[in-house]
Amino acid sequence: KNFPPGPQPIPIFGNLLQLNLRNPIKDLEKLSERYGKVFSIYFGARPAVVLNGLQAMKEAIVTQAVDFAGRPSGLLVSHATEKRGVIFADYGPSWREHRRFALMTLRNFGLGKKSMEDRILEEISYVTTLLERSDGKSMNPHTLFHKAASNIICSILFGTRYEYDDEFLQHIIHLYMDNTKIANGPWAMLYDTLPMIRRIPLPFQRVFHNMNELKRISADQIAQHKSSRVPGEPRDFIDCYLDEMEKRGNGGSNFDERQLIMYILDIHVAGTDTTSNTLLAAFLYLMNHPDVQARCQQEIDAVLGERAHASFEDKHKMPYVQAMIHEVQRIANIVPLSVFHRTTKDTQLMGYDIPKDTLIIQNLTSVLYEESQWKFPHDFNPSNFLNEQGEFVKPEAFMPFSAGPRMCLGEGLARMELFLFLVTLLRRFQFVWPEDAGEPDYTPIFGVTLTPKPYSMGVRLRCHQAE
Ligand code: HEM
Repeated sequence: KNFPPGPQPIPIFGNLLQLNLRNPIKDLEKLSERYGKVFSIYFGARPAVVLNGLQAMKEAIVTQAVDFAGRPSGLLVSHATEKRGVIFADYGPSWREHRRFALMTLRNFGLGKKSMEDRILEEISYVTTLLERSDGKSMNPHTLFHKAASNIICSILFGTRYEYDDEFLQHIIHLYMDNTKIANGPWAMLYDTLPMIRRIPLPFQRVFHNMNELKRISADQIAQHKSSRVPGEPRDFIDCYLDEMEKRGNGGSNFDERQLIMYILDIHVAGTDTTSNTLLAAFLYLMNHPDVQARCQQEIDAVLGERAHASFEDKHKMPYVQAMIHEVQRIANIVPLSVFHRTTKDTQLMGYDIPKDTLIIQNLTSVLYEESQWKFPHDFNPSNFLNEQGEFVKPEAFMPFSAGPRMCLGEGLARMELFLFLVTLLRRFQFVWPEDAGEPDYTPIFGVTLTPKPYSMGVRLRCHQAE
């Protein structure tokens, strides 16, 4: 009663057959036009409420934050993660303490002697060296950016980066990618909708197999850290966590090794595809908007002069580059439906009643492209983030990291990575769309994260910049 309206579900499948599971974004847009900013759909027998547009989004996840801050149970992802760590952890003390710990630790100087900025710049230097070898040629940046983003996370978690052809790095990337592929595909949807098939040996069982291997790798890393650490002198995230465990003692603390194992996997999975897909989208748009690329390069050259490298603080002097990066994030819409939420109690939203434990889907796409919120909602145009005086401004509808208490906890790290990568690479190279590449295809591959289709990138060393 008084539940948000939506299309009529059918037995067993709910509304599943009415959605294009390869990419439901357009269908959700049409349903919102028909049923309003807050509407319902059914995954099998499970009801879900979809939030569309800035007003509904803010009212739910910011104003009524606690009511909407849960995570769903009984899905493939919640079973695979056992609801430990932070991403799929229930709203409660353990989630809150773990989240606070990561926010503190990921701050620039939280990880011991080597700052976050140093770790990122170190990785960028390897990417630069590889790109220099492609001078005058074209290359596919897909795996390079993925490995670089993964390596930054390895450096933060384990204190080590790996060569790009290192077997360990390739192995963990393969495991994460395989799981992401299944979690994004129809097998996960069937697992979530039809509980009776869960024990059958279908491809979704691979997720649990891969998870066991990833947990074994994390446990190994923890064991190695325990034997080489100096308490109070952390080298990385694992050391910081072990220090925190010691500080808290054994008396009922929420911090333990099983949580740490899952936390390591959480940070890796959340921090890799997101960053590398945003970089891929950035270069796709920059190559095809050479005017935007040139204007960024002008600003970067003017601010950095002869300096050896950029620092994150330079962002304050680069309003146009800032606007370009935010515009890339807006148009690339990397996490289009956020991570699913759940209501923690019976609540109300925009006049509707929503019971406790209802699945909540944040259609972030509908905010990032909302026509009433943006000067140029459907074009790639950094002016969306510039005022009349050419100063950088961030509209409220910019929420690629979501908002409210569950908002992305890696935002600071992601923004630092994107800024340092883009500034360093645009300073050193010009990127050109190869003549034989045809028209660019901006339509991404749908998943929990949107991935730009593979493309080729022309690389030219710029000669007039400081060595
Ligand atoms: C461009 C890069 C990124 C984007 C667009 C992004 C976006 C998001 C979004 C939309 C959510 C869901 C928020 C919600 O449920 O309301 C999220 C959650 C999360 N992100 Fe990110 N993210 C990015 C990078 C990162 C990085 C680098 C890390 C690594 C530390 C990270 C760690 C997390 C974690 C741990 C959560 C779960 C937070 C919670 O449940 O409390 N993310 N992210």
